[in-house]
Amino acid sequence: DSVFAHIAQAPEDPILGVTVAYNKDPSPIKLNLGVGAYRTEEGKPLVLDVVRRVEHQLLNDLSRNKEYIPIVGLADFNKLSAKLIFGADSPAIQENRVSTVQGLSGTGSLRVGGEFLAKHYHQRIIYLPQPTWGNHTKIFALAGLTVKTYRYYAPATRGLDFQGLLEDLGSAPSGSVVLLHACAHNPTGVDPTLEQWEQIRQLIRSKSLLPFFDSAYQGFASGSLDADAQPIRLFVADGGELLAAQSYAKNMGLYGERVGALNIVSKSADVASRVESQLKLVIRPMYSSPPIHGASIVAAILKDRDLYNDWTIELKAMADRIINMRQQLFDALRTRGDWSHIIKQIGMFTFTGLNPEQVSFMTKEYHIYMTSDGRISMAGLSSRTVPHLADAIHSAVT
Ligand SMILES: Cc1ncc(COP(=O)(O)O)c(CN[C@@H](CCC(=O)O)C(=O)O)c1O
Repeated sequence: DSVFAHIAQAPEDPILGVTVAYNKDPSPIKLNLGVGAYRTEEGKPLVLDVVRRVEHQLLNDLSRNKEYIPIVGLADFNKLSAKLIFGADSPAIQENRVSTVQGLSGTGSLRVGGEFLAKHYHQRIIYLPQPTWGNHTKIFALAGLTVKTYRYYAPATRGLDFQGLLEDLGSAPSGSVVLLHACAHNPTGVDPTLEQWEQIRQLIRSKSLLPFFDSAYQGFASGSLDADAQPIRLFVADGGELLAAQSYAKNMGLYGERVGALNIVSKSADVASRVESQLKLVIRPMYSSPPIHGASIVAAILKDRDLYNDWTIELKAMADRIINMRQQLFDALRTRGDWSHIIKQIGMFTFTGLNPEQVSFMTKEYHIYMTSDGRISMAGLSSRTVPHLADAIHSAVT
């Protein structure tokens, strides 16, 4: 019999498995609020107009070929990606202290960062917020780091457990890596205020902790690319070191193209160039080099002022639609208890506070699909489906 006969059936992924279940449901009123992927008012995936225009140009450019790109990715993509997150006037960029490698979207960039730290950083403990994106734990554990958590979400207030966060990071072993969601925290939608970020920065620097930012939603939280990057820029401005993973899945709608970057800010240009040389040794045996197409689209948009402006307009429209869905859902639930967290939270997700039993009730009785932790992707909603969700939530909690 098979040499793999002993292999057990693996469970579906807690997030991506929701879509698998949704696809199997024949109900005409089914609603997928699971995966964090933008949908239009008509409930359809969106390819940005600026992306379509650039893609058309690229495909018509007969001088382009499909040769391997470097291990570190497209040079102009890397430069422009660092500029997008750190700002054109970033001191770290001016002083050549940023090592950037193109990654397989956010996930791949986080994994390369994790493997790099496991190989070259003295402290192999990484602190993840509690709760965090489910894949974080697996990415860093498989990279060889010891995963711990720091308090982040306060169920009682459905807001930030700031004291708990400060206590846990305050008692972390010196040098520990701290994973920070740059903006639009997944799954809670709860972000620190800029004042709280400053306190977090002071604590992290005073204990020589190493910040590792995960920026998967830049521009999606507030609608402004620069506003959403303020926390990261606060840290870079103090001259300290950090890692920052970027994803273009959501803010440029390039989900399946797998476009992202890993940036490491070091204390000197000399260190940065040695860091980049070692990043190549992590990437080469993992996937050798990243894909050319998506990164070419991003580079073409970021390097052209008009295309960049067109992108910011479409990005703000996506963020605004999500904010509008928050308001509509809040209005539909206003007379049915305190749901103010729906309009206080920010980004793609609302952390409703519904428990797994209530979630499965909503799936069974209303064909509404969401992750069992009570997270809903606001982008999956439309004005037409808000009443259906509001009714389902109301029935689930009464
Ligand atoms: C905080 C965070 N980091 C990284 C990623 C990775 O995204 P990439 O596609 O690799 O760039 C996600 C996507 N999380 C979404 C999308 C589905 C998933 O991958 O889980 C989510 O949580 O629904 C994320 O929420």
